[in-house]
Amino acid sequence: MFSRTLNQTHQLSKSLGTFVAGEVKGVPSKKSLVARTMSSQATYEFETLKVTSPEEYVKHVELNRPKKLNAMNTAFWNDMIDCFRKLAVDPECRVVILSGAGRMFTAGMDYKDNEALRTALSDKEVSRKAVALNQSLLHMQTSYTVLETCNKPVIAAIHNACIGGGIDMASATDIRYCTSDAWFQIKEIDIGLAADLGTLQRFPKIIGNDSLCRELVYTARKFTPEEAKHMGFISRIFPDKDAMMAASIELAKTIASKSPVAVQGSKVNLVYSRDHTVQEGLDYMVTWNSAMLQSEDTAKAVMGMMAKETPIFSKL
Ligand SMILES: CCC/C=C/C=C/C(=O)SCCNC(=O)CCNC(=O)[C@H](O)C(C)(C)COP(=O)(O)OP(=O)(O)OC[C@H]1O[C@@H](n2cnc3c(N)ncnc32)[C@H](O)[C@@H]1OP(=O)(O)O
Repeated sequence: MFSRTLNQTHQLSKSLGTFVAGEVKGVPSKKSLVARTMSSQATYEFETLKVTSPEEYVKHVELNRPKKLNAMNTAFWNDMIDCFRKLAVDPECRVVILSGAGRMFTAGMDYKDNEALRTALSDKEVSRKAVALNQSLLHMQTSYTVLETCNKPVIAAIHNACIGGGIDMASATDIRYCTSDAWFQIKEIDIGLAADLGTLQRFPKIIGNDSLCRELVYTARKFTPEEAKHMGFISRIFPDKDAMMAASIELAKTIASKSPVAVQGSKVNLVYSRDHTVQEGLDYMVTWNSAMLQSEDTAKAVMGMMAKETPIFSKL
């Protein structure tokens, strides 16, 4: 497979031209890149989220209601959908870091400010309540599913509390880091409901331990960073938030330096394969790469490797 790729690369390199100073001819000119950058600059202004760009191609989305411990309120559900749908199509974004401002990552669903739920449950006939609740819950689920349908990898950087909706949300991200003072709680049982925003669907597949998952869901007991790491929910623990954010940015920079075609294709196929049989996943992969193996990124990556130079990939 590798030698076939090299042969194809050789053919491609002929048509693409010679490898010049770490770049390949055929890359859009500086002028056209500037034009594209100007036209693709998205605005990210939200009531409950703060969006910054700590590095090229890296976006940092901060849950930004620190006084309310980033509890998820009416505006939050809309903001998440708007924000991640923009990030999904923004060529300036290749990877996202998701963290919380202030004392804690998140205290979960806002008990006081959730307009759609309040209206849905207000005085009306029972089937009308059910329809309204159905719509609200679907909307809330979408607020986390956008983390998955956005093809750019999302790194959750979790400090202190990650409660209820926080677990739903983190379970829809790609990579999770946390601080040593983090604590986790699938809290919904304690407020008389079955978790309904993705924890029961995604969390068990992440940790791969059905017995432990049920224990945590049925008891709502808090679990520690060490336990979270041992079960595979968290990949790294840091002594404090600064160290975690620095490592998250380094990780994001590394991912952003890779071919966006390859990274985003990998995410799409990992998510697809999680939800399908091995054969269905393999079939989908073949279809995907029948298009994507023709990418200039494949030629650039292989040529860069052979020339011991770092390839620079065009915006996607
Ligand atoms: C049904 C629809 C689907 C959605 C499902 C989602 C479910 C869930 O998320 S279940 C989990 C819900 N969250 C909780 O039960 C946590 C509640 N909060 C706490 O237990 C404590 O606040 C906490 C242990 C996190 C921190 O305690 P601490 O003493 O350090 O701070 P507080 O003084 O309690 O809080 C500071 C201010 O934040 C406000 N706040 C905290 N959590 C919430 C919340 N969930 N909703 C709304 N507001 C919250 C708290 O009221 C304080 O504000 P203020 O009084 O204005 O100072």
